[in-house]
Amino acid sequence: MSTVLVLNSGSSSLKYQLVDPESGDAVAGGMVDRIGQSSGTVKHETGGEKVVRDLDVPDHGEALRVVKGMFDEVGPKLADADVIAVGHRVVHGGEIFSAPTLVDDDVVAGIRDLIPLAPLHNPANVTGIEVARELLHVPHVAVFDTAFFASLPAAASTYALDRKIAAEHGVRRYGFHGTSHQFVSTAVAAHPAVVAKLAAEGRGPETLRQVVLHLGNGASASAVLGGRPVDTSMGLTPLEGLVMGTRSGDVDPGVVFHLMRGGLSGADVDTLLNKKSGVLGLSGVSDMRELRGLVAAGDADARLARDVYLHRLRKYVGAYAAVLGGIDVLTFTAGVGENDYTIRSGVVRDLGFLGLAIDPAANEAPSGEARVISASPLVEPVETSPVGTPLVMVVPTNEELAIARFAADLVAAD
Ligand SMILES: Nc1ncnc2c1ncn2[C@@H]1O[C@H](COP(=O)(O)OP(=O)(O)O)[C@@H](O)[C@H]1O
Ligand SMILES: CC(=O)OP(=O)(O)O
Ligand SMILES: [Mg+2]
Repeated sequence: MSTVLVLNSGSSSLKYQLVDPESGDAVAGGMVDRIGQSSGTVKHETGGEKVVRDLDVPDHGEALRVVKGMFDEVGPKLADADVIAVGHRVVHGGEIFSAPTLVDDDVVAGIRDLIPLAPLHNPANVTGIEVARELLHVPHVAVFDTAFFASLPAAASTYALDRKIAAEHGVRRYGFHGTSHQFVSTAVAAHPAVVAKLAAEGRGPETLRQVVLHLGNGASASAVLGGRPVDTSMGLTPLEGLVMGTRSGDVDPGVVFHLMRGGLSGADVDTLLNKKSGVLGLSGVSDMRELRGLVAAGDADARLARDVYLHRLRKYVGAYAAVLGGIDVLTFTAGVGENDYTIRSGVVRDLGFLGLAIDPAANEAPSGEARVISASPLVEPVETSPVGTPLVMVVPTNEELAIARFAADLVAAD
């Protein structure tokens, strides 16, 4: 069995998984948390065994050494795991990288050059790649969050700014979570219920209109037509669009200048919008499970946070229905999308005019599988409904598996 080690370096965490790209099984995995803070932890899991340790991890280089140590000590030993490649999640590929790329010194330099576009994410990605190349002498592959959206139509990727200044500074909509949006929209298109729907309507897969909602700590929406992205909610950076755990999503750009005139520095506003806003800013908690608890306990701030979160989501679904000329499948994925049925029903409520409706029993049944949760057609037969009868689905994302497969394919083709 060959494996790929997948590394996902966040601003203060390092998630990793050792994946068999053929079967899709995760052989081992874990996370180093609170990197650069005084009380870090490492969690390592393999074959049902879970080891958790507290330790100080000053930077991402040290985090990788800790991970290598966990494999050596707890297993499986990387030397015995037939690791054919290391796959790195890289958040920003700018306009240079639009596909998974075999890493060499020039590629590392290219990712470093993009730091001004992704100051929160790319520095950790560069360190992760540099240290991993020292520790593991196998091909390294960079898989970019932006790659799937590199082909967005110009009308969707262009901000209405002075063209020269925008071009000079690389200002455009790049889009993020692309590996997830691609993985999930591909799985949706292959799902038997979707294949049957298109067949019943006498349509080809190139006409399939999907909206995918990736709702994790970071959250983004995409509109996908026939497998190609036509719009997405994140922009130049992963700050635009939906309300997130700690990020504001869309705000009037005038807010930035207003706050700066009021005495906040540029760095203060950056921190405010990225780290102190969103669900956290409104309610005091960023985790959706905690928010749900507060709402149930009658907390008014939490209730408003939830209303703002859902309102924004409904707006994006409506906007993307307009972009696509209707919706065939609305899909929920990532931590919140896969697990929180109250968020799913909250989004779909009031979207009956698009033909969207949820079956409560299907929605509330716990499952880790890709599944349909929509109610039976509101209008029958399907042909008489002006926008068809869309499906609502839950599809677990698996960015690690997607990255492992990209890396294995690239190594095999080399
Ligand atoms: N059972 C659950 N019910 C509600 N929310 C959940 C559940 N499990 C995870 N979440 C939420 O998912 C979010 C994290 O999603 P995830 O996709 O893991 O994020 P990321 O990859 O961006 O760190 C958190 O807000 C967490 O509260
Ligand atoms: C790009 C991005 O927002 O990633 P994450 O959701 O992992 O923070
Ligand atoms: Mg994620």
